[in-house]
Parts: sequence; structure tokens; C-alpha cells
Amino acid sequence: MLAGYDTLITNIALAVILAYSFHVVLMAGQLNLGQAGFASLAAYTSTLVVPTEPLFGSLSPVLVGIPVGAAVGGAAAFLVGLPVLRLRGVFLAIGTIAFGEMVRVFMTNAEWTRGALGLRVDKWLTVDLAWIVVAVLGYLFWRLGPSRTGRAFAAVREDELAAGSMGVDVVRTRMTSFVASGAIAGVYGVMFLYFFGRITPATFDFSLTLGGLVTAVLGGYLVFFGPVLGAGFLTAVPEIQNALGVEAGWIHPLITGLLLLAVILFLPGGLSTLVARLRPARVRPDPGTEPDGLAPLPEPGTPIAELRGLGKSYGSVQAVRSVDLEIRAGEVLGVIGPNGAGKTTLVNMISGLETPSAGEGEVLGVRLGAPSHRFAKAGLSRTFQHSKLFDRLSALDNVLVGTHPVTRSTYLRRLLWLPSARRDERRALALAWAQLRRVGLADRAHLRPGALSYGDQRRLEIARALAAHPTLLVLDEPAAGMNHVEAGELAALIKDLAEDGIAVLFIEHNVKMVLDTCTRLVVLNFGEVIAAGEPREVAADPKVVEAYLGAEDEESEHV
Ligand SMILES: Nc1ncnc2c1ncn2[C@@H]1O[C@H](COP(=O)(O)OP(=O)(O)OP(=O)(O)O)[C@@H](O)[C@H]1O
Repeated sequence: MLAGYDTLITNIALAVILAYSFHVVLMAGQLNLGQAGFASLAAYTSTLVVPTEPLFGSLSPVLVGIPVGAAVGGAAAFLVGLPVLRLRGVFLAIGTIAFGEMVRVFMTNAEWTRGALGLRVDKWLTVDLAWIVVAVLGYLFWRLGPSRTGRAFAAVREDELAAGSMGVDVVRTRMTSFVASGAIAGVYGVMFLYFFGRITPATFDFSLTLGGLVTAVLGGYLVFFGPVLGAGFLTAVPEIQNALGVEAGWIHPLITGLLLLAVILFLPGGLSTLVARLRPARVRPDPGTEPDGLAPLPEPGTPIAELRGLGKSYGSVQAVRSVDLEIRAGEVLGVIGPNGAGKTTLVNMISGLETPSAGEGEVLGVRLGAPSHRFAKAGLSRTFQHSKLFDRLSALDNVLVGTHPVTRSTYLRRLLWLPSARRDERRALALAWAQLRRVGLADRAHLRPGALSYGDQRRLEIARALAAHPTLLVLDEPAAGMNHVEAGELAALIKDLAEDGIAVLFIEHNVKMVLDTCTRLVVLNFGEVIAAGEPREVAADPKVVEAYLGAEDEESEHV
């Protein structure tokens, strides 16, 4: 019955495959626009290396070409990614467009490609095979979404800095999505070749890239079936136009453009989120088990961090100078000081977000200057002065990202439905739920951060940090914006955590809370430690009163 529509249906499948090569990078927040180049390289390579007749008499050339295309596209993406992934956002887009154009110019001028005349092969692609490839890709993306790798992609997309601090290797995650995108574009290129039987350099021009991007954005990249919706929708427009007998060629681009605008303005997650919204919001339930297999924390009092002569300058501004500091397991160490004293810069160096300009040190066995995910893996978790929650993830998913350093990758095992992947996911869920309960947010697990009160957002960030089972928890002004009651509850939580053996390093302007909770206090002024020791003694130090507490008197009366 569908025989007359073979070409149309195969075209839709090809559009879906191309859109998936955008979907995978958009999932990780990367604007790669070099797909035309990867597809071109893969298709032209196939004309050179894939036999023209079925291999062993039965294996269709397209079946040989698909893995060749994936390998060529993936390898090219890796090589291109090494330099261009230093770029971000629009600069990454420009760099990858330039690559696509370079490939096109090369293919036009090379002799073996026969330039603009192009190359011909037999048409081996069938509609069934095209949709089998779509089904395989759909399956891969369906299983990716709720896996640990899928969460890492989402975390990098939402906030690279926070993702790194949660133990996600941002460079690796960006490269993984880039290589996957190249591999899928390569598969597309080869399938295109064996469907139309002819390619020219102009086949893989910038309009192909734009078409794929529009399809992926329109369909949406937050849900795995976005590319199918996008491709179906965009193909339906000219078909309806034909059925109505409207000839005008401008209608398709106009409707596509308007739709794209509407999606960007009113439905940033694409059409698929509209479908997803029809389902009631639900989160994966608490498995009800206690999180197991967590490494014991070091004995209280064991040194876990040592900094010597630490300094950081930004041009002529010396933010931190000659700081010597030791942190011991199980202590609550408060860092106070006037605005601009260098507190955030200090904890940024301790957690790998800044590289020191002077001095050295180790935190949990990791030398300062290493990337933030290494500190997170070693047992350091942190929150930020201005919350860095993942806005498009539910509260539960935010906390699940926090489990990254203490969980194993589940994606490949999820593809094979191995029970061990299920066990690991249940363990991550148990860890996340336990922290949501601990901070009193279990009943709001399904909400996105934007729907939570300010105090709840700060608590959620603490839950996310605790999900990594940290040895050292760094809190940057956790009580900022909290009322008396909330600040009191937070102080009680910090004391509880210390009793559990977690070392807490926290920056706070709420002096009452600092004096109530800290076992040791460090005061910074102009980047230098001006006092350190027992909190009440330090608070009474005339130097501290002059530099900070005098100025804070009014504020502390309010806290
Ligand atoms: N990325 C940067 N580039 C340039 N200067 C910076 C940078 N980060 C911090 N500084 C400067 O370093 C100094 C210390 O800033 P920092 O944020 O560490 O202070 P702070 O004690 O945390 O202040 P606050 O209590 O206001 O958060 C300030 O003078 C600040 O302007």
C-alpha cells in the first residue's frame, strides 16, 4: 500500500538520521555545524573502499558502507574536535561551518571526485533498511536519556562549570557528543549515497546543515523521539501543499521559518516536549533501599588538604596572597572576610575552578591546578555563591547528577538490559532520594529549580553536593537570602554532617551562624589570612573586629 511512497518515507528516515547527528550535540549543549563535512567525507570514502557488488554474494554494499561511514565520520570528528572544541557557542558553530566548507571546496577540486560532476553508485538502500537504522538510533537515544552518561550530557548542556564540579569530565563529554555526531552524520552520508546513487560536493553544502539543524531544533532535543517528530512534521508540509495543489515554492521555507521562530520563542524544548507535557509529571520513585557500597570517610582529624603559600592574581588585582591552610576530616571550617577579600577565589582554587598563580597544595590527594572533576572524584563537593542548578532538570535529576563521582557508567549495560545496570541505577536513585529527604525536599522532587523558593534552591544545591558522598563539602555563602528559620535549619544540617564525619568548609557572612557551627574560623582580608583558630577567640581579635566584624555589626544583628 505504501509502495508509491517509498521515496518519501525513505527521505523522512534520512532526515531523521541527519537530525539525530544534531540531536546528540544539542543534548550536550554544543553547536556543531560541521555535519555536512563529516557526511561528505564518509560518502566519498565509501565510493573508494566499499565494493560495488554485494560482499560474499549477499552483504549489500550499503551494509558495508554504514560502519565505514560511522568510522570515517567519527574519526574525522575526533580530529576536528581536538582543535575546535576549545571554542564554544557561536565560535564553535563558525569553526565547524568552516570545516564543512573546507571539505566541500576540497571535494570540488580533487580529481578523483570528478568535481561538480560527482560520483555514481548503484542504489542499494531500501526503505526497510533506512527505517531499521532509524529504529537503532532511536533505541540508542532512548536508553541514553536516563543513563549516567545521558545525565552527564544534560549537565554539561545546562552548566559546564557546575557539571565539572559534580565530577563530570566536561572535555570528554563534549568530545563524546561531537564524535557521536560525526559518526551519525557519516552514516547519513553513506545512506544518502546509496539511496540517490549520486553525490556531488554540492550535495553536502550548508543548506543540508541548516535543514538538519532546523529538524533537530523543531523536534526538540530534550526527548529522544524529537528528530522523528521534526522530520515528520517538516516533510508533511510540502506533502499537504501538494495535496492542496498549491505550487508556490516559497511556502515551505516560510512555514519552516515561522515554525522555527515559534518553537524558539514559545517551546524552547521543541515539539517533543509538547508531547512529553501530555504525560503527568512524574519522577522515578524512591527504591526505598539505603545507599550501599560507599567508601568510609577518613578518621576525624586526619589532614585532607594542605595549602602552602597559595596566591592568585588577576592582572594587577591580587585576590589571594600567601595563604597557608590545613583542612582536617570532620571539622567545620568557616571562612569570613569583607567583600572582595578573596574567599570565593580561595575555594575556587581548592575545588579546581581556578589555577593558583603562586604556591602549591593538595586536596584529597589531588594537586591544585587539576580540573574540577578530579577533585570531585576524590571526594570534594561544592555549592556556589549564586546557585548553579540545572534549570531544565527536575530536582531529583539535579541530585542524580550529583551521584556521578560515586557511580559507574550504565549506558552500555543499559543497552543490553543487564541487571547490573538496573542495580546501579537503583543505587544512584537511593543515594539521590536519601539526600532529598535529608534536606526536606522529597515532596518537591518532581519540580524544576525555577519552581522552588530561593531557600529550597539552596537546599537542593546542598543535596546535589551531598549525593556524591563527599569527604569535604565546600559551601559558598549557603545561607545568603535565607530567613532566620531556614538559616537555623541549615546550621543544624551542617552540624549533623560534621557528626557524620564530613568536613565542611564554608564561606558565610551570617556571623551568628558561623559562630554557632564552626569548629575553626579563618578570616581573610585583602587576600591574606589575618586570623585563624577557635571561632570566638578569632571573632574577638581586634584586627578582625576592625577589618570585618565592626563593619558587619549591623548585618549580624539581623541574622
Ligand atoms: N575572574 C576574575 N577576574 C578579575 N578579578 C577577579 C576575578 N574573580 C575575582 N576577582 C577579584 O578578586 C578579588 C577577590 O574576589 P572574591 O570574589 O574572591 O572575593 P570574596 O571574598 O569572595 O567577595 P564576596 O564576599 O563579595 O563574594 C576581588 O577584588 C574581585 O574583584
